[in-house]
Amino acid sequence: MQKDDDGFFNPAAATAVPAAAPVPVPADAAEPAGSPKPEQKEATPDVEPEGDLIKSSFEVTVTLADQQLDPNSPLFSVKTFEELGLSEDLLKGIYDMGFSKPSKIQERALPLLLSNPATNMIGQSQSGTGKTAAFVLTMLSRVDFSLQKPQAICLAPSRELARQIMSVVITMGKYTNVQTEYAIKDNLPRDASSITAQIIVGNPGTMIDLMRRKVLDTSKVKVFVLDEADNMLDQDGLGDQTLRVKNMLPRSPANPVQIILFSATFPDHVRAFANKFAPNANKIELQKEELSVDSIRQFYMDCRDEEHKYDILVSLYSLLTIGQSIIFCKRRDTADRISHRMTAEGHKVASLHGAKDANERDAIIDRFREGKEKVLITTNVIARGIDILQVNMVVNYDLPLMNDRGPSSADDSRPDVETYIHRIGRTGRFGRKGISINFVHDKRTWLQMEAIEKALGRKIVRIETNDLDDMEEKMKKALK
Ligand SMILES: Nc1ncnc2c1ncn2[C@@H]1O[C@H](COP(=O)(O)OP(=O)(O)OP(=O)(O)O)[C@@H](O)[C@H]1O
Repeated sequence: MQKDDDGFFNPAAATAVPAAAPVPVPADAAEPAGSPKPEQKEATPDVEPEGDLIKSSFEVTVTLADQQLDPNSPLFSVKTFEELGLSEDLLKGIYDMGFSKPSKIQERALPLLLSNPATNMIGQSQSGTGKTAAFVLTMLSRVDFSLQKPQAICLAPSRELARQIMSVVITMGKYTNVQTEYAIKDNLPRDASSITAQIIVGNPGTMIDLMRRKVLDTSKVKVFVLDEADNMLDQDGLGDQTLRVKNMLPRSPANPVQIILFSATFPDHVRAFANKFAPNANKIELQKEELSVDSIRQFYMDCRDEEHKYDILVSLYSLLTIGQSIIFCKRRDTADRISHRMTAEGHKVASLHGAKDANERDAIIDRFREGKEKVLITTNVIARGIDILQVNMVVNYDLPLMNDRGPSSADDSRPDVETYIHRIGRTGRFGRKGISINFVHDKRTWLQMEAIEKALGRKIVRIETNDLDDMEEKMKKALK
């Protein structure tokens, strides 16, 4: 069974947010034993205050695989895309996307990703800060366009995210001759005999299938990217499949495949596996208190019971449609039920989850992306990675819990802090403002929310449920 769907099956402990720098990175068996690695901190603005982007800053810790090098050397940070030595075709693609200068993660990661010999990377940066462009540019710049063979493979946990990444590959590479292919369910190449495309993006189950059937020849693969890497390496779920994909890649000690792991979250215990999976990697890590972006204002509403949650959601409708919003539920049937009920009451909403068939899923997310739907009711299936700039509100109708992750966490009702970070990160993209609202309806859910608040070290502010004007005022102020 392909598990890359609603549940993220991540075995992280609820309170396990990544270790705060500057605690030394845990030593790992796959790395040479010895002295701790040099670490340097720095804090510079990530996003220039231009247009509707607001200024934000966060700290990262850079740890270079080569311990002799100084991570603060100007060699390892660029202020312009030109300095990276990219081809004209790629620069044109970048500027066409409206990127005038690299974001903080791009500034720090790209020189390391593009240097030769290719070095592995474990990169962490908050939601919406531009990780995709960093790994897509790496894939595009390492591919030999004259060779009609798969050379870069990128895995993501959901179909929707794989499609989004592909659209970045195609847009950024539009002045090159890059050829691409999907490895997502029900989207297999029509001529399924052999893939000649250079960049393949997809989900692990389908990727394994293509490799096993030798439709995808891996002999020339030189870059292997995991987006949402902590999720992809989860030992209980996708980790198994991801490892199988890795084991089918070439293993030439002289010419190792560059392994690139990116996520906004790397819980401690996943970090250990990540270090083995991508040995001797350059690392970019976030501070614990910097896991969620400042520009997302977090609220909660105290509902009386489950039914009251529904009433409150309906009363929020006009606010939900100011921009676009995503409502996260625990279960697929809750998402469907709310959506049917609201539709029957004359509201326009759509629902998306992993039980819908591939074509329907594609159509729903495309309509939402185009702004044809303003309210999307969904599950964890799109908690990660989805980038829709107009989304200015996220509602946690049900808080994410560890037991949503799958059978192995069935009895674990602690909050799933990582999934919470990813869910609220669907708003507040690239410095924009956003709001998240958590519905709590009893002591248990209130305590779960309080645990999230503690883990993130950010205040979650109460909004009265019986004062719609106050609610509207607070929300509009937060979005200003
Ligand atoms: N240098 C840049 N200049 C302007 N916009 C950028 C730049 N880099 C990325 N963006 C935009 O920022 C948005 C967020 O980028 P992206 O989706 O890569 O975030 P992310 O870090 O992968 O987030 P997540 O952790 O949620 O997956 C995108 O709309 C992207 O086009």
